[in-house]
Amino acid sequence: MSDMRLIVAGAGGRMGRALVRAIADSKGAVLAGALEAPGSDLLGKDAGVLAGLPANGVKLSADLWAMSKEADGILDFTVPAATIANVAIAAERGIVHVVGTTGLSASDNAVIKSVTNRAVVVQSGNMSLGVNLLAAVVKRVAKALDESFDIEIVESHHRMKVDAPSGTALMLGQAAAAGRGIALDEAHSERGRDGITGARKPGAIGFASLRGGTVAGDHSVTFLGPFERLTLSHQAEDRMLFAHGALKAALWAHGKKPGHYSMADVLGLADI
Ligand SMILES: NC(=O)C1=CN([C@@H]2O[C@H](COP(=O)(O)OP(=O)(O)OC[C@H]3O[C@@H](n4cnc5c(N)ncnc54)[C@H](OP(=O)(O)O)[C@@H]3O)[C@@H](O)[C@H]2O)C=CC1
Ligand SMILES: O=C(O)C1=N[C@H](C(=O)O)C[C@H](O)C1
Repeated sequence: MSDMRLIVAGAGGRMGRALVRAIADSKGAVLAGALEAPGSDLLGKDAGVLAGLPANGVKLSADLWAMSKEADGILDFTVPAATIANVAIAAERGIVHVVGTTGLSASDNAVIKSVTNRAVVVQSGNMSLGVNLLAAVVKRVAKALDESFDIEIVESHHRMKVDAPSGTALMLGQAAAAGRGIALDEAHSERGRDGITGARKPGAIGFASLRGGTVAGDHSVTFLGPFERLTLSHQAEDRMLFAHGALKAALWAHGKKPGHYSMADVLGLADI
Protein backbone atom coordinates (compact mmCIF):
# COMPACT_ATOMS: atom_id res chain seq x y z
CA MET A 1 0.00 0.00 0.00
CA SER A 2 1.25 3.52 -0.71
CA ASP A 3 2.03 5.89 2.15
CA MET A 4 -1.00 7.31 3.98
CA ARG A 5 -1.30 11.04 3.17
CA LEU A 6 -2.04 12.87 6.41
CA ILE A 7 -3.12 16.39 7.23
CA VAL A 8 -2.15 17.83 10.60
CA ALA A 9 -4.76 20.22 11.99
CA GLY A 10 -3.45 22.82 14.42
CA ALA A 11 -0.02 22.36 12.82
CA GLY A 12 1.38 25.37 14.66
CA GLY A 13 0.29 24.11 18.08
CA ARG A 14 2.16 21.94 20.59
CA MET A 15 0.60 18.68 19.42
CA GLY A 16 0.58 19.78 15.78
CA ARG A 17 4.35 20.29 15.77
CA ALA A 18 4.87 16.94 17.53
CA LEU A 19 2.66 15.26 14.90
CA VAL A 20 4.66 16.77 12.04
CA ARG A 21 7.82 15.32 13.62
CA ALA A 22 6.19 11.92 14.18
CA ILE A 23 5.09 11.74 10.53
CA ALA A 24 8.57 12.76 9.33
CA ASP A 25 10.06 9.88 11.38
CA SER A 26 7.46 7.33 10.32
CA LYS A 27 7.28 4.58 7.78
CA GLY A 28 3.94 4.47 5.98
CA ALA A 29 2.78 8.09 6.30
CA VAL A 30 3.57 11.40 4.63
CA LEU A 31 2.50 14.94 5.47
CA ALA A 32 -0.10 16.05 2.91
CA GLY A 33 -1.29 19.27 4.50
CA ALA A 34 -0.97 21.53 7.53
CA LEU A 35 -4.09 23.29 8.76
CA GLU A 36 -4.16 26.37 10.97
CA ALA A 37 -6.82 28.79 12.14
CA PRO A 38 -8.04 31.45 9.71
CA GLY A 39 -6.17 34.68 10.51
CA SER A 40 -3.26 32.90 12.22
CA ASP A 41 0.15 34.60 11.88
CA LEU A 42 1.54 31.18 10.96
CA LEU A 43 -0.39 30.80 7.68
CA GLY A 44 2.09 30.40 4.82
CA LYS A 45 4.93 29.19 7.08
CA ASP A 46 6.62 25.85 6.41
CA ALA A 47 5.30 23.03 8.65
CA GLY A 48 8.70 21.31 8.82
CA VAL A 49 10.52 24.44 9.93
CA LEU A 50 7.87 25.17 12.60
CA ALA A 51 8.37 21.63 13.92
CA GLY A 52 12.15 22.12 14.15
CA LEU A 53 12.90 20.09 11.00
CA PRO A 54 14.29 21.01 7.59
CA ALA A 55 11.72 22.70 5.32
CA ASN A 56 9.32 20.15 3.79
CA GLY A 57 7.43 22.46 1.42
CA VAL A 58 4.08 21.99 3.20
CA LYS A 59 2.79 25.49 3.99
CA LEU A 60 0.23 26.15 6.70
CA SER A 61 -3.19 26.95 5.23
CA ALA A 62 -6.71 27.47 6.61
CA ASP A 63 -8.39 25.73 3.66
CA LEU A 64 -9.15 22.14 4.68
CA TRP A 65 -11.47 21.52 1.74
CA ALA A 66 -8.67 22.26 -0.77
CA MET A 67 -5.89 20.38 1.04
CA SER A 68 -8.05 17.30 1.74
CA LYS A 69 -8.59 16.63 -1.97
CA GLU A 70 -5.33 14.64 -2.05
CA ALA A 71 -5.36 13.23 1.49
CA ASP A 72 -6.30 10.00 3.27
CA GLY A 73 -6.64 11.27 6.83
CA ILE A 74 -6.51 14.16 9.28
CA LEU A 75 -4.93 14.22 12.75
CA ASP A 76 -6.91 16.76 14.73
CA PHE A 77 -5.62 18.16 18.03
CA THR A 78 -7.08 21.64 18.01
CA VAL A 79 -10.05 23.25 19.76
CA PRO A 80 -13.67 22.03 19.85
CA ALA A 81 -15.04 24.55 17.29
CA ALA A 82 -12.31 23.65 14.78
CA THR A 83 -12.77 19.91 15.28
CA ILE A 84 -16.52 20.21 14.70
CA ALA A 85 -15.93 22.17 11.49
CA ASN A 86 -13.38 19.57 10.37
CA VAL A 87 -15.76 16.64 11.05
CA ALA A 88 -18.10 17.62 8.22
CA ILE A 89 -15.31 18.13 5.69
CA ALA A 90 -13.48 14.91 6.59
CA ALA A 91 -16.74 12.94 6.29
CA GLU A 92 -17.57 14.59 2.95
CA ARG A 93 -14.10 13.77 1.62
CA GLY A 94 -14.24 10.21 3.06
CA ILE A 95 -10.92 10.56 4.91
CA VAL A 96 -10.01 9.08 8.30
CA HIS A 97 -10.47 11.58 11.14
CA VAL A 98 -8.37 11.04 14.28
CA VAL A 99 -9.82 13.28 16.99
CA GLY A 100 -7.60 14.06 19.98
CA THR A 101 -9.17 17.40 20.89
CA THR A 102 -10.56 17.53 24.43
CA GLY A 103 -13.03 19.87 26.12
CA LEU A 104 -15.76 18.77 23.70
CA SER A 105 -19.33 19.19 24.93
CA ALA A 106 -21.99 16.47 24.82
CA SER A 107 -23.47 18.11 21.73
CA ASP A 108 -20.02 18.28 20.05
CA ASN A 109 -19.63 14.55 20.69
CA ALA A 110 -23.08 13.94 19.23
CA VAL A 111 -22.05 15.78 16.05
CA ILE A 112 -18.92 13.61 15.77
CA LYS A 113 -20.93 10.41 16.28
CA SER A 114 -23.54 11.53 13.73
CA VAL A 115 -21.13 11.12 10.79
CA THR A 116 -19.77 7.72 11.77
CA ASN A 117 -22.38 5.80 9.79
CA ARG A 118 -20.48 7.03 6.72
CA ALA A 119 -17.07 8.09 8.04
CA VAL A 120 -14.16 6.53 9.94
CA VAL A 121 -13.46 8.42 13.17
CA VAL A 122 -10.99 7.39 15.86
CA GLN A 123 -11.53 9.48 18.99
CA SER A 124 -9.79 9.34 22.34
CA GLY A 125 -8.97 11.76 25.14
CA ASN A 126 -5.60 10.01 25.36
CA MET A 127 -3.67 8.22 22.63
CA SER A 128 -1.16 6.40 24.88
CA LEU A 129 -1.01 2.67 25.48
CA GLY A 130 -0.45 3.21 29.22
CA VAL A 131 -3.56 5.33 29.81
CA ASN A 132 -5.79 3.03 27.79
CA LEU A 133 -4.51 0.06 29.80
CA LEU A 134 -5.04 2.08 32.98
CA ALA A 135 -8.67 2.71 31.97
CA ALA A 136 -9.23 -1.03 31.53
CA VAL A 137 -7.72 -1.73 34.97
CA VAL A 138 -9.73 1.07 36.61
CA LYS A 139 -12.96 -0.41 35.23
CA ARG A 140 -12.06 -3.81 36.72
CA VAL A 141 -11.08 -2.40 40.12
CA ALA A 142 -14.22 -0.21 40.30
CA LYS A 143 -16.30 -3.31 39.64
CA ALA A 144 -14.53 -5.24 42.39
CA LEU A 145 -14.89 -2.55 45.08
CA ASP A 146 -18.26 -1.43 46.41
CA GLU A 147 -19.42 2.07 47.38
CA SER A 148 -17.50 1.92 50.65
CA PHE A 149 -14.57 2.91 48.41
CA ASP A 150 -14.71 6.52 47.22
CA ILE A 151 -13.12 7.21 43.82
CA GLU A 152 -11.03 10.35 43.27
CA ILE A 153 -9.28 11.27 40.01
CA VAL A 154 -6.41 13.77 40.05
CA GLU A 155 -4.73 15.18 36.96
CA SER A 156 -1.79 17.56 36.43
CA HIS A 157 -0.95 19.39 33.21
CA HIS A 158 1.24 22.20 31.87
CA ARG A 159 0.27 25.81 32.52
CA MET A 160 -1.08 26.36 28.97
CA LYS A 161 -3.84 23.74 29.11
CA VAL A 162 -7.26 25.38 28.67
CA ASP A 163 -9.77 22.66 29.64
CA ALA A 164 -10.46 20.88 32.93
CA PRO A 165 -10.90 18.15 33.94
CA SER A 166 -8.63 16.74 31.23
CA GLY A 167 -10.12 14.49 28.57
CA THR A 168 -8.13 11.65 30.10
CA ALA A 169 -9.53 12.27 33.58
CA LEU A 170 -13.05 12.13 32.13
CA MET A 171 -12.17 8.95 30.25
CA LEU A 172 -10.91 7.36 33.49
CA GLY A 173 -14.07 8.59 35.21
CA GLN A 174 -16.17 6.91 32.51
CA ALA A 175 -14.20 3.69 33.01
CA ALA A 176 -14.78 3.80 36.78
CA ALA A 177 -18.47 4.57 36.27
CA ALA A 178 -18.82 1.71 33.79
CA GLY A 179 -17.21 -0.64 36.34
CA ARG A 180 -19.72 0.53 38.93
CA GLY A 181 -22.63 0.26 36.49
CA ILE A 182 -23.51 3.97 36.75
CA ALA A 183 -23.46 6.91 34.33
CA LEU A 184 -20.84 9.63 34.83
CA ASP A 185 -23.50 12.33 35.16
CA GLU A 186 -23.98 15.20 37.60
CA ALA A 187 -25.52 12.92 40.19
CA HIS A 188 -22.43 10.70 40.19
CA SER A 189 -19.57 13.17 39.89
CA GLU A 190 -18.04 15.95 41.98
CA ARG A 191 -16.08 18.62 40.12
CA GLY A 192 -14.50 21.88 41.20
CA ARG A 193 -15.02 21.74 44.98
CA ASP A 194 -14.74 25.13 46.70
CA GLY A 195 -16.16 26.61 49.92
CA ILE A 196 -18.68 24.81 52.14
CA THR A 197 -19.26 21.87 49.86
CA GLY A 198 -21.04 19.59 52.28
CA ALA A 199 -19.99 16.00 52.74
CA ARG A 200 -19.04 13.87 49.79
CA LYS A 201 -21.97 12.35 47.85
CA PRO A 202 -21.98 8.60 48.42
CA GLY A 203 -20.82 6.78 45.30
CA ALA A 204 -19.64 9.94 43.53
CA ILE A 205 -16.50 10.09 41.39
CA GLY A 206 -14.43 13.17 42.29
CA PHE A 207 -12.14 15.19 40.00
CA ALA A 208 -9.29 17.57 40.82
CA SER A 209 -7.04 19.44 38.40
CA LEU A 210 -3.56 20.94 38.89
CA ARG A 211 -2.00 23.30 36.32
CA GLY A 212 1.60 24.45 36.07
CA GLY A 213 5.02 24.16 34.48
CA THR A 214 5.53 21.80 31.56
CA VAL A 215 3.80 18.62 32.78
CA ALA A 216 2.90 16.51 29.71
CA GLY A 217 0.08 14.75 31.61
CA ASP A 218 -0.15 12.94 34.97
CA HIS A 219 -3.27 11.05 36.04
CA SER A 220 -4.12 9.05 39.13
CA VAL A 221 -7.23 7.23 40.26
CA THR A 222 -7.44 6.58 44.00
CA PHE A 223 -9.91 4.22 45.64
CA LEU A 224 -10.33 5.36 49.27
CA GLY A 225 -11.88 2.75 51.51
CA PRO A 226 -12.17 1.95 55.19
CA PHE A 227 -8.57 2.08 56.50
CA GLU A 228 -6.90 1.57 53.10
CA ARG A 229 -6.29 3.37 49.79
CA LEU A 230 -5.33 2.04 46.39
CA THR A 231 -3.86 4.39 43.76
CA LEU A 232 -3.36 3.59 40.09
CA SER A 233 -1.44 6.15 38.09
CA HIS A 234 0.19 7.10 34.79
CA GLN A 235 2.74 9.75 33.89
CA ALA A 236 3.29 10.88 30.30
CA GLU A 237 6.93 11.95 29.92
CA ASP A 238 6.68 13.69 26.54
CA ARG A 239 3.82 14.63 24.19
CA MET A 240 5.54 12.67 21.41
CA LEU A 241 3.83 9.73 23.15
CA PHE A 242 0.43 11.06 22.04
CA ALA A 243 1.70 11.94 18.56
CA HIS A 244 2.96 8.39 17.99
CA GLY A 245 -0.36 7.03 19.28
CA ALA A 246 -2.36 9.27 16.92
CA LEU A 247 -0.25 8.19 13.95
CA LYS A 248 -0.75 4.55 14.89
CA ALA A 249 -4.51 5.18 15.06
CA ALA A 250 -4.56 6.72 11.57
CA LEU A 251 -2.60 3.87 10.00
CA TRP A 252 -4.85 1.32 11.77
CA ALA A 253 -8.02 3.08 10.59
CA HIS A 254 -6.95 3.41 6.94
CA GLY A 255 -9.33 1.21 4.94
CA LYS A 256 -11.57 0.31 7.93
CA LYS A 257 -15.32 0.41 7.48
CA PRO A 258 -17.17 3.51 8.75
CA GLY A 259 -17.53 3.64 12.51
CA HIS A 260 -16.67 5.43 15.73
CA TYR A 261 -13.52 3.80 17.03
CA SER A 262 -11.54 4.36 20.22
CA MET A 263 -7.87 3.98 21.02
CA ALA A 264 -8.81 0.80 22.89
CA ASP A 265 -9.96 -0.60 19.50
CA VAL A 266 -6.68 0.46 17.89
CA LEU A 267 -4.63 -1.14 20.68
CA GLY A 268 -6.72 -4.30 20.86
CA LEU A 269 -7.80 -3.53 24.45
CA ALA A 270 -11.55 -3.24 23.85
CA ASP A 271 -12.28 -6.66 25.39
CA ILE A 272 -10.04 -6.35 28.44
N1 LIG B 1 -6.00 12.89 22.99
C1 LIG B 1 -4.71 13.06 23.34
O1 LIG B 1 -3.93 12.10 23.48
C2 LIG B 1 -4.21 14.46 23.51
C3 LIG B 1 -5.07 15.51 23.38
N2 LIG B 1 -4.62 16.79 23.45
C4 LIG B 1 -5.60 17.83 23.17
O2 LIG B 1 -5.29 18.40 21.91
C5 LIG B 1 -5.73 19.75 21.88
C6 LIG B 1 -4.58 20.65 21.44
O3 LIG B 1 -3.57 20.66 22.42
P1 LIG B 1 -2.23 21.52 22.23
O4 LIG B 1 -1.54 21.15 20.97
O5 LIG B 1 -1.50 21.43 23.50
O6 LIG B 1 -2.86 22.99 22.07
P2 LIG B 1 -2.31 24.23 21.25
O7 LIG B 1 -3.11 25.42 21.70
O8 LIG B 1 -0.83 24.28 21.33
O9 LIG B 1 -2.70 23.88 19.74
C7 LIG B 1 -3.96 24.00 19.17
C8 LIG B 1 -3.76 24.54 17.78
O10 LIG B 1 -4.99 24.52 17.07
C9 LIG B 1 -5.05 25.73 16.35
N3 LIG B 1 -6.39 26.08 15.92
C10 LIG B 1 -7.33 26.84 16.53
N4 LIG B 1 -8.42 26.96 15.74
C11 LIG B 1 -8.15 26.30 14.60
C12 LIG B 1 -8.87 26.10 13.39
N5 LIG B 1 -10.10 26.62 13.19
N6 LIG B 1 -8.31 25.36 12.42
C13 LIG B 1 -7.07 24.84 12.58
N7 LIG B 1 -6.32 25.01 13.70
C14 LIG B 1 -6.87 25.73 14.68
C15 LIG B 1 -4.47 26.75 17.31
O11 LIG B 1 -4.16 27.95 16.64
P3 LIG B 1 -4.18 29.34 17.46
O12 LIG B 1 -3.15 29.21 18.51
O13 LIG B 1 -3.86 30.36 16.39
O14 LIG B 1 -5.57 29.50 18.00
C16 LIG B 1 -3.25 25.98 17.80
O15 LIG B 1 -2.16 26.11 16.91
C17 LIG B 1 -6.27 20.04 23.29
O16 LIG B 1 -7.67 19.85 23.29
C18 LIG B 1 -5.60 18.98 24.14
O17 LIG B 1 -6.28 18.67 25.31
C19 LIG B 1 -3.31 17.09 23.69
C20 LIG B 1 -2.41 16.07 23.87
C21 LIG B 1 -2.78 14.67 23.79
O1 LIG C 1 -3.66 19.23 26.80
C1 LIG C 1 -2.80 18.33 26.94
O2 LIG C 1 -1.58 18.58 26.96
C2 LIG C 1 -3.27 16.95 27.08
N1 LIG C 1 -4.53 16.72 26.91
C3 LIG C 1 -5.17 15.47 26.94
C4 LIG C 1 -6.23 15.45 28.04
O3 LIG C 1 -6.97 16.44 28.16
O4 LIG C 1 -6.33 14.46 28.74
C5 LIG C 1 -4.23 14.30 26.98
C6 LIG C 1 -2.93 14.53 27.69
O5 LIG C 1 -3.11 14.36 29.05
C7 LIG C 1 -2.30 15.87 27.33
